[in-house]
Amino acid sequence: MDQPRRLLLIINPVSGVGDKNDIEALVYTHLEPLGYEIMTNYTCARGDATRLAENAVKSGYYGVIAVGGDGTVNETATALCDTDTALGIIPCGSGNGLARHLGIPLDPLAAVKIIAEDHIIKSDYGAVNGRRFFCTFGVGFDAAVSSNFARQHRRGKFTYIKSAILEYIKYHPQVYTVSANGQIITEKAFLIACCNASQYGNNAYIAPTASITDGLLDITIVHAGTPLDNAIMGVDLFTGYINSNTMIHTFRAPAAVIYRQNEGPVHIDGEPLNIDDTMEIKCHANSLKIFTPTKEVVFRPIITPMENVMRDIFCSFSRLFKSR
Ligand SMILES: Nc1ncnc2c1ncn2[C@@H]1O[C@H](COP(=O)(O)OP(=O)(O)OP(=O)(O)O)[C@@H](O)[C@H]1O
Repeated sequence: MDQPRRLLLIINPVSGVGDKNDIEALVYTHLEPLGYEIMTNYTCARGDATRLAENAVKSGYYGVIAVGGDGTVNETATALCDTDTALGIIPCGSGNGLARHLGIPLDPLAAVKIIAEDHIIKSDYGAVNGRRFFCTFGVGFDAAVSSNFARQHRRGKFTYIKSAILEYIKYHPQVYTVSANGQIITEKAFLIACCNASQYGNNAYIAPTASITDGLLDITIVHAGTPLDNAIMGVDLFTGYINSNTMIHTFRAPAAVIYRQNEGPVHIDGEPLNIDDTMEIKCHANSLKIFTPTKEVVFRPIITPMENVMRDIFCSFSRLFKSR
């Protein structure tokens, strides 16, 4: 007789600001009748999701579902690369960049239904000095914001806004050299983002047309500019027009090296850390199985961001009414 397909549910209780109490029940109610055998684990500390997902791979699990934000997704997916075990996402974080890119709804029930559809793609992932990223990796201002965010007591999108303002006031751009596609660029940059997916999270589209299945990373260099330049860029970031901003240089590459004068802060999928002055970046094509919606998201400036903001508002209201 066939063994039932097994799914591991990994819940990060501290991600985002929403309550995750009903998620376990939702998953059991909607996926057990489809023949899945489900196990649940809650993370207790950083790194737990990787360890739990590694054990699931060794035990031949069909899928591992990450309940959390991009940090939890990163830790889980890190263990699933180049294996047959697929990643499911129930977005419950502060930014949810990868889930938003893939069109996975923020409503937990709708996200569970996506997993139930069993539509799986093989996506690319990036690596910097051997550390994997699935959404974005960056140096400069975005790294400073993620480091500030990690020091805050509260999570959620409003804390990201607060961290961005606090870091902007004291931020000094640095000189970087980028080597990619046989070209070398040296300049003082506000930030450099290497993107597998299109956004940082919260509908901030740093690489609006990025694809996670093209075997390439979208590299966005934001030149250092005046506060007015940065304000215009902020608008373009949220409306999907950043590629036409004159303060941006963007290109696609399968690999790149970024050099800076000293070791220092970076972020990997929004999680801050310190790494070397030399950053070797590579795209690994078709290496991670992910449960995704059957219909692919095609990005349209203004329209896609507006649709997503409307969905966020609707989702926040429905959560508010459910919690009453
Ligand atoms: N029980 C726990 N206590 C403290 N930290 C934890 C625990 N479980 C996981 N973590 C860590 O929590 C961090 C934040 O998780 P996550 O990134 O999923 O949420 P978020 O930062 O709110 O969302 P996003 O990354 O989408 O902005 C991760 O670095 C993860 O390792």
